[in-house]
Amino acid sequence: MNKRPTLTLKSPAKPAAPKLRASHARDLKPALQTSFQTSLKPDSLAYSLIGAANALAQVKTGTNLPQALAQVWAKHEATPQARGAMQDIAYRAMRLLGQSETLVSLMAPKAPEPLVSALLSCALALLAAPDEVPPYEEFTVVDQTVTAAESHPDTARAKGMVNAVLRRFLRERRDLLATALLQPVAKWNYPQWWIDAAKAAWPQDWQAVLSSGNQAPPLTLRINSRKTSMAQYLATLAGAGMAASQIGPYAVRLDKAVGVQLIPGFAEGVVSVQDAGAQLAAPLLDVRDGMRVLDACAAPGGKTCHILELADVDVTALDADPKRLARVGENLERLQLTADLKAAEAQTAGWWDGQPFDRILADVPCTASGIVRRHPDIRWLRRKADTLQLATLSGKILDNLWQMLAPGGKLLFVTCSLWPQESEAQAAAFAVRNQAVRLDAPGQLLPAGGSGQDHDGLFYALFQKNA
Ligand SMILES: C[S@@+](CC[C@H](N)C(=O)[O-])C[C@H]1O[C@@H](n2cnc3c(N)ncnc32)[C@H](O)[C@@H]1O
Repeated sequence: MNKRPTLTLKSPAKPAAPKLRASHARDLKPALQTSFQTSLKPDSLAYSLIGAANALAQVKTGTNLPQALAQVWAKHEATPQARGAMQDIAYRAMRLLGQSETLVSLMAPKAPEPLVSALLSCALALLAAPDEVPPYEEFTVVDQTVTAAESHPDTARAKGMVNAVLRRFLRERRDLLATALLQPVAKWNYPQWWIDAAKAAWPQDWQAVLSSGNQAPPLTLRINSRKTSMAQYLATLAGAGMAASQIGPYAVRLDKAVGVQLIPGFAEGVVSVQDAGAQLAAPLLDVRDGMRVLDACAAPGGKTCHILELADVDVTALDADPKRLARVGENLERLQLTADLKAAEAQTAGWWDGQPFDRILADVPCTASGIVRRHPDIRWLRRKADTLQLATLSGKILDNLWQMLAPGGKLLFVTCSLWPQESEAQAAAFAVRNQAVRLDAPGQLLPAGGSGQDHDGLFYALFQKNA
């Protein structure tokens, strides 16, 4: 007879004292000291490095990079030049964060404090910059990073370590990089879950998709067809000595990015800044004069304005975030266009007057995984579970908006996601739930950069309601 296994319970031994990891003290540290007064010169690289590192450290605690930079700029009353330098360093650091953090883990004796880690990541991003001409001399970067470390209460004690790590990187760069790049997170500069998700979704294209998200984005303009033509505007740019090429019916890509104040006709509403892929939305909606159109997740209003440039329509622009909605107002004003702005959630109906819409644009909230070249912080801010959470919300938004569509009307579903759960799977399930007729639309556009095509990763599905 088989003996049944028995479970013997030992009397519990006195638990050994848990081993503390080397960096345990970090949990006990007070929050980042952002209000310190620096004696660094505002035009020095050290000043820009400590500012960028501050922003980076805030991203690591969940703040998005534009907001983190804005806070740093406001606290230190940074000059426009220092703002530009901090922004450049912080964006570079985000694009190389996986590599830099892996390098630090190979060189530092213990996990550095958050601001020290961020400062090292900023410096390593400059030292390992992929540019043909490095942005700064190596010696200057090391010297200024040590000066920056010295200047801040949270990093001063680590000054010697910062110096040692950066000098070692310069001495042993080849071997250190070869070892670091064996780690996928260091090679691709995305969290592991993101790399796995890209492989699963796009088995043939995942490497190209990840690489394109690490490129600096182009500056693409949308010409306002109410005010100019493509030929006219290209001539204006040529006259201003700005090299550019047409990459879509309304899309012009500048060879060299400039601030908006230097773009001919921007202030007068002749052009707007908008990715070429995002410029497909308004033409796909097929708007005609007199229609009632709802832009359900409108801010900052790129697509709202394009719709109004194409036809004389009555647009309701809705957004859940009143602050972001204010930006729709600013953009409309610059372009001398009007829409009815409403701050409300698109999965609710309290704001609706009951009059059906002929066209609905549902550019729903999503993980934004398709626009990481513009927002390199997104990959470090998102969690794997966000995809399901956002897909659940956008499913509710789509079902609610469908009730507001007139018979024969069209609804355009858009995401800037690369994940099928938020895009194709959502579109397919929506069509079944609502017996929606699916019309021709591009579906998933993977991000592309090159001479002919240049756009973010977007998804388009177009539906029609039976008349
Ligand atoms: C992808 S962005 C829209 C971009 C915009 N269509 C454009 O082209 O400029 C998504 C927008 O949805 C808004 N949003 C998030 N949740 C929402 C909700 N429940 N209802 C309405 N808008 C929402 C966000 O504030 C954000 O502005």
